Amino acid sequence: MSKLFRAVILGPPGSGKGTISERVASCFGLQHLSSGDFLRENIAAKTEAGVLAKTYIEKGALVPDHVMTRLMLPRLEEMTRHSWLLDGFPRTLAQAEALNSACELDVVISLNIPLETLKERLRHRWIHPASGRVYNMFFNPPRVQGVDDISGEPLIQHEDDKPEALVARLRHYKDVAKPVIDLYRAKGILHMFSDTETDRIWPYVSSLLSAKIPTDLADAQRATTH
Ligand SMILES: Nc1ncnc2c1ncn2[C@H]1C[C@H](O)[C@@H](COP(=O)(O)OP(=O)(O)OP(=O)(O)O)O1
Ligand SMILES: Nc1nc2c(ncn2[C@@H]2O[C@H](COP(=O)(O)OP(=O)(O)O)[C@@H](O)[C@H]2O)c(=O)[nH]1
Repeated sequence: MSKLFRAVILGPPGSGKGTISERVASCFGLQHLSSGDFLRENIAAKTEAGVLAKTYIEKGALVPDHVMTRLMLPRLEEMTRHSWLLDGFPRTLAQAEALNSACELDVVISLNIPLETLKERLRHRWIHPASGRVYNMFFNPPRVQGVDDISGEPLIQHEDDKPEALVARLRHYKDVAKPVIDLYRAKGILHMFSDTETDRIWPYVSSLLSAKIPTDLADAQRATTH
């Protein structure tokens, strides 16, 4: 079997990681692994890590590195037959170093989006909590305002997407992410994309991945995804 392809997407909250990851999953067949979604699944299933993580997330804090790595690395080890794109992990240098010792990454995509754009997007982000589906009142609004397209259930706004919490959250992200970005830059696998619109970034991400992922692998991954 051909080598698996392993990628990470980095970027502050609201930078479009989830949106771009979904496009990568459907166009290239990579499995989208979101740390936030995985944490929510563990919380719902009341696993040991989920119960622990919940106490931090409820306070709006990051989950400690040893809890995150104990949760994420076994999940990645399970992926012996499928290429993946990791979204939300690693978030700190310690997490990046733990990931490094577990596997070799092919590509790191880093989204560099102006602060004002992030604030504007997150102010209008609405979520369907049960599925993690994300809407934006302008960019991708639900068919009926305030209601999830598929389940018909109400949408909510994250407390920490509200303007008061937002600026501190974005500043904190920047401090924690810088050494992670520097590490991947030094390894020569970092690809940085800067723009205010996902639709303008996407063609560049798509051509990067087309160049990096062998066609037979992309076809094989798509065949096992659908
Ligand atoms: N790698 C990680 N390290 C520590 N905590 C994490 C990590 N990933 C997720 N968390 C925690 C803190 C987050 O507030 C919570 C939900 O994650 P996530 O869904 O990625 O939402 P988020 O609002 O922080 O980011 P985003 O807006 O980029 O999706 O889980
Ligand atoms: N206006 C606008 N909104 C966008 C764009 N790209 C993504 N969004 C919205 O911005 C919010 C954050 O995007 P998301 O993919 O969740 O980012 P993440 O936090 O990095 O995973 C969501 O409500 C998206 O629908 C864009 O180019 N323009």
